[in-house]
Amino acid sequence: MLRQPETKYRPVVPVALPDRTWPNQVITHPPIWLSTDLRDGNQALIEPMSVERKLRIFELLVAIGFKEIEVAFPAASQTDFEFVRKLIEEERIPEDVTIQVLTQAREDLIRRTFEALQGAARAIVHVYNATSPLFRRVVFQRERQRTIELAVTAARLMRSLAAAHPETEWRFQYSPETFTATELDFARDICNAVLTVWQPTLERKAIINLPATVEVATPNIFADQVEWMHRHLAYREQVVLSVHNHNDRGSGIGAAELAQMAGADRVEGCLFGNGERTGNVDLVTLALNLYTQGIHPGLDFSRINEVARTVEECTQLPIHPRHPYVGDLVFTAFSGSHQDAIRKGLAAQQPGTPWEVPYLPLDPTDVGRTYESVVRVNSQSGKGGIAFLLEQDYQLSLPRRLQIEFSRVVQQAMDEQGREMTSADLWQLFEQEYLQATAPFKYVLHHWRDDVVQPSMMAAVELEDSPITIEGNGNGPIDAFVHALNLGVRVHHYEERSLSQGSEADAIACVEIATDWLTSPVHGVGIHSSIVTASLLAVLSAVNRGLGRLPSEQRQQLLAQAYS
Ligand SMILES: CC(=O)SCCNC(=O)CCNC(=O)[C@H](O)C(C)(C)COP(=O)(O)OP(=O)(O)OC[C@H]1O[C@@H](n2cnc3c(N)ncnc32)[C@H](O)[C@@H]1OP(=O)(O)O
Ligand SMILES: CC(C)C(=O)C(=O)O
Repeated sequence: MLRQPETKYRPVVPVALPDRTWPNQVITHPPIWLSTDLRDGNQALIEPMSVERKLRIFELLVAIGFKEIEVAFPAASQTDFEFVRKLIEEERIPEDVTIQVLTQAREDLIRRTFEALQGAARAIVHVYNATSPLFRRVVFQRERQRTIELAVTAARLMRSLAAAHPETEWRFQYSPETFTATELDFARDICNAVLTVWQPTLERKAIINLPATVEVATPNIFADQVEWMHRHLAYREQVVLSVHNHNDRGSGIGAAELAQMAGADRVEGCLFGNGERTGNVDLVTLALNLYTQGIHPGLDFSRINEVARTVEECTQLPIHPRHPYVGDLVFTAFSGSHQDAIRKGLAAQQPGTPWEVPYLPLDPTDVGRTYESVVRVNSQSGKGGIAFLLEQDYQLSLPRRLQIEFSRVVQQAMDEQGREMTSADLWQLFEQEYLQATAPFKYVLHHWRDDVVQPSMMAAVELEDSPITIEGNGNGPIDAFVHALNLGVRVHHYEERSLSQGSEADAIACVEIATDWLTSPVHGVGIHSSIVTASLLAVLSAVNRGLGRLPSEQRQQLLAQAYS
């Protein structure tokens, strides 16, 4: 990179529009949408789409709800020409959908374009020529007047070819390509000259499309340019003012949104931002940005994943996992505090009330995504995420302090393995840590008697593989059992729940115990169809885990004292 980039690059000159009004506007309704997936999107592919692929995208766009679809540059290739013919001849265009096609302002290409459209019920013919000083000088070698003549000649030809085919309901669109780099007074003059030829009416409006062919400035400058044109265009009432943003600086979305505030009625773009270079503006993001403001965009992305997979297959371009609203990871939180807040937010969210879930601007289910992917656990995660996955997939709702303890176990495993943990991995680790903590004590059977003055517990257990029988009294089975164990165990906390799925057993018991020989409390878990058995298993799980923390000598001494 240069140390002094100013020697090579010039800043964009801001528009003199001190009385600009767009900053005070609020978008209250969707624009007219024009999908150019089959034209600008297609021309930017490594391998342009075949007729079959184009047809799949066309049908997808119709199903989503697009009413204006730019389907081809028919004079560019036989595939594009044939595709337009196929749509018309096979009557594949629904009555409420209008196809649009693009042509350069060249006589042969315009004639071929009209040929492609013969027999169409409705069509928008879109003509363009670049208007910026650089293009006038370098590409066309035409000064201002001759550039206007090029556009006007094309506009006249379009008018006469359309007149020769009154069976089609024609609409015309003009784009001063490279608009963002064009002097505004010249952009106005050339658009007005074209409009004068077309003589638009309220019934048959013309479309003036202002392209950010290359995005060269911040979105506010584009908005100023659009507002300036909105104020200075002739026939404004009879014109649909359209914008066509590219994303070279990464601000295509913002620019298209500000442009609507500045007077644009229509937005051209592609699904997921396909298109030349960095892409056209992403219509899915624009639409869902509106939706999350409570405005229905008129486009249906209820099954966004299906849309994404079809687009990926047809364009052969992958969608980034962090792409707004659709990426595989956009409804996923890995980090602990995010997971915790999402879990609490989802639990607090009441049906029919405004959506208020932290970190999730959109309810994933509205676009056909599930909560499954919302929380994923890796080394950045905390207890909230772990608890969320176990609750969601195993109906395992753990007491808070057990969550904290288990999250340390998970963290340690994660540090060792260095990879993401699925809910199945977590369940396996949970089983291993708590349910398979069966040494030195292993439960065999028990007999609980509470029909006597002093209720009693007799239990058969294996201690280091040797069967022993223990007995104790207490005011409940757990109390009696810990007395029988004779290890000075105090039960700090006990919880039992029923488990409906994810396990063959139907009751889970969780205990937290403390003893004089442990420096901190320890948890245990038991699962069994009998709640009493589950609770005894939980106590043994906690005791075994606690004993596991001791040096073996101390452990042996303790057991010898208790069972000598
Ligand atoms: C910003 C955009 O996305 S605009 C759309 C761009 N899309 C495409 O270009 C995809 C389809 N294009 C094509 O297949 C081809 O370019 C064709 C078939 C249209 C034309 O091909 P060719 O006749 O070989 O011309 P080529 O593409 O090289 O275009 C250059 C010529 O067209 C002229 N030209 C370019 N754009 C325009 C225009 N909008 N109006 C009039 N003339 C134009 C140039 O001045 C140049 O003329 P010259 O040969 O006299 O110097
Ligand atoms: C033809 C025009 C609208 C275009 O694609 C562009 O300028 O990017």
